[in-house]
Amino acid sequence: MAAPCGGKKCRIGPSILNSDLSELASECQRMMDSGADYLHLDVMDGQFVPNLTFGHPVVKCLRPKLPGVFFDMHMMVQKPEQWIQNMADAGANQYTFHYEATDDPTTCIRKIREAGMKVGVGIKPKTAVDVLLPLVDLVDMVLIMTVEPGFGGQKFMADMMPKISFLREKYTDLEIEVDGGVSPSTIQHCADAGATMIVSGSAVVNSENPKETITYMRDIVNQAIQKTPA
Ligand SMILES: O=C(CO)[C@H](O)[C@H](O)COP(=O)(O)O
Repeated sequence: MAAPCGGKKCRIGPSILNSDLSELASECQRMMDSGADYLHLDVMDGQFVPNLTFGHPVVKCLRPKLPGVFFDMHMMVQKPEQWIQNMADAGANQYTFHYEATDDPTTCIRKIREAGMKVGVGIKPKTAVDVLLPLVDLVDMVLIMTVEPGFGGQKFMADMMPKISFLREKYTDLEIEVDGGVSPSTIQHCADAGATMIVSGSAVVNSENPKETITYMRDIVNQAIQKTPA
């Protein structure tokens, strides 16, 4: 049984990484029309991860096409401090940086707040969850990666679930996001561990019925939340 989640509700944030990036705005809209709660936008710099996507100029173009949509920027970039103000100006709502990418996570958190965005901090699979403990009270969300960051469509690492359970036991109200290989066949692991924010890329984007896929995963997580003691 999952640990208590502070009465939270599950939110599903599709990752558009594996969608048709030449049609980015319409792919984002398709996800929202399919019932997504927010969008998880993957920014890659070719240094922190061996892949490139897009930066704040693209976010700035997306913003007016998707008014009111919550943009969770997954910043897979080295020195995440350098893009905070640009992303805020472009209309990002949350700036999720990687613990491994900065020498000074606390200052990074402060700068994100000062720029008016919510704060997320993530860890890669090989990083111990304990590093997050001094930061949890300073952030809005923690991200547990269940693949090595860089590419969509990878295999879900179920052995990351103890990191989520560990945090959930300690922090009832914490938003815990899970990202990488999350699909209808792996969602139960995330739900049982206590994740509340679910990133799913290829499983949703490539689904014949994305609305059904999103609803199915959200229901599984909400059922796990409801089963927990108040
Ligand atoms: O951060 C990511 C990769 O680094 C992506 O968000 C993630 O992998 C989503 O894609 P999929 O659900 O296909 O694994």
